[in-house]
Amino acid sequence: MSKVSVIGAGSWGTALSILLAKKGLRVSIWDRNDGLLNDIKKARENIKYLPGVIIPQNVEVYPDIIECIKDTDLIVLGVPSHAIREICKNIKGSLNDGQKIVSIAKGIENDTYLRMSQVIEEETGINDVCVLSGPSHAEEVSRDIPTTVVVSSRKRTVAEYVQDIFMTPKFRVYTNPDITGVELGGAIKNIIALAAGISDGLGYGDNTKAALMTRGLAEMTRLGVAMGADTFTFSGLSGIGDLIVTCTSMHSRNRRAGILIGQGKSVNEALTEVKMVVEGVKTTKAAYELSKRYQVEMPITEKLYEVLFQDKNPKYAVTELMLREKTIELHENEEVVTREQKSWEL
Ligand SMILES: NC(=O)c1ccc[n+]([C@@H]2O[C@H](COP(=O)([O-])OP(=O)(O)OC[C@H]3O[C@@H](n4cnc5c(N)ncnc54)[C@H](O)[C@@H]3O)[C@@H](O)[C@H]2O)c1
Ligand SMILES: O=P(O)(O)OC[C@H](O)CO
Repeated sequence: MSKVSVIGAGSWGTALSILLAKKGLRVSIWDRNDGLLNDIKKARENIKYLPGVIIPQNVEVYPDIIECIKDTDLIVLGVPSHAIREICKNIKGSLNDGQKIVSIAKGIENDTYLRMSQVIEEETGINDVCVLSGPSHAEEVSRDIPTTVVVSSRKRTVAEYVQDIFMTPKFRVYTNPDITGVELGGAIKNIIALAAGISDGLGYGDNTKAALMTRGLAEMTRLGVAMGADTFTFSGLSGIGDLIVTCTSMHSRNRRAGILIGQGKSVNEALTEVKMVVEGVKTTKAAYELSKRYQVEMPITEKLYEVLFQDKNPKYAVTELMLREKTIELHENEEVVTREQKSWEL
């Protein structure tokens, strides 16, 4: 039976520890916050991040990260993306031969623009890192609510190994070889979820949100394809699937932060109020800069960047989006444009 270590006892790390422990796996968990570990050990509950959910006895807490990963088959990295590099630096000298790593963080490293699997590979030298992504709020997974996700790795055997480890009757895991697309979808949907939350906070309706989600998917796909991803991945769980859940769920930290900003709070006030990690803020900066580098049109991302980092009034941002130069719907796809031009009645 595999032994799994989980690095980061936030909402998602804890929810997946519970899932694995309920399957009968031995799970070791570490966090930099000793208070969280004490709560898990003594109360069998993560009171800060996942209150009300019992944590099985076979989740063992480790205040020492090296002891936590020792003799485990799989390491799940559950810290926010800005902390992944630092964690890898700490553990790289203590990895066992054959130990696998799965990243569950959804972000792009600011400054380097690397995806999380690339950061992990760069730091540890492991070349078959796996990622797990898809529409999966910790609050629901930890309560056995049916959920589907996707795992990806350069190596099919590793993706299938991780698929087997996580699969349960309530947690269905698909594989997808397009690691670039899976990671970019998971990261960029947070930008659109922030925008969807802002729209809700401004009092706009379902029409506006549907527009943001649809045009947001176009932006995500455009940048992803320019960076080497497969278009079809964005129609899957880690693309549109995660976009839907994050833009519509009250569990979403990104959407909740957006609602507060739309209601007039500053970005810092919104982040303080949400308390948990809101990955979309840093990802907006990275994606905005990437859109310039790859010369990809990302108007929603650009307006959100101006709201978050240049103090633009969110209402003006929406007006500016609505007043952009008129165009045809699928203008980015040359094949579709040619077909459309032929199909108009003259
Ligand atoms: N919460 C979810 O439902 C969910 C689902 C899928 C993916 N994710 C992704 O998982 C990652 C973690 O999110 P979360 O919701 O569990 O976050 P969280 O805010 O609930 O918890 C973050 C955890 O990371 C730790 N941490 C923060 N900064 C750190 C640092 N610099 N070094 C070491 N540890 C640090 C904190 O102590 C805390 O335990 C994010 O990338 C998020 O997008 C979350
Ligand atoms: O709560 P959010 O907005 O960080 O989203 C969490 C997950 O990515 C949803 O799949």
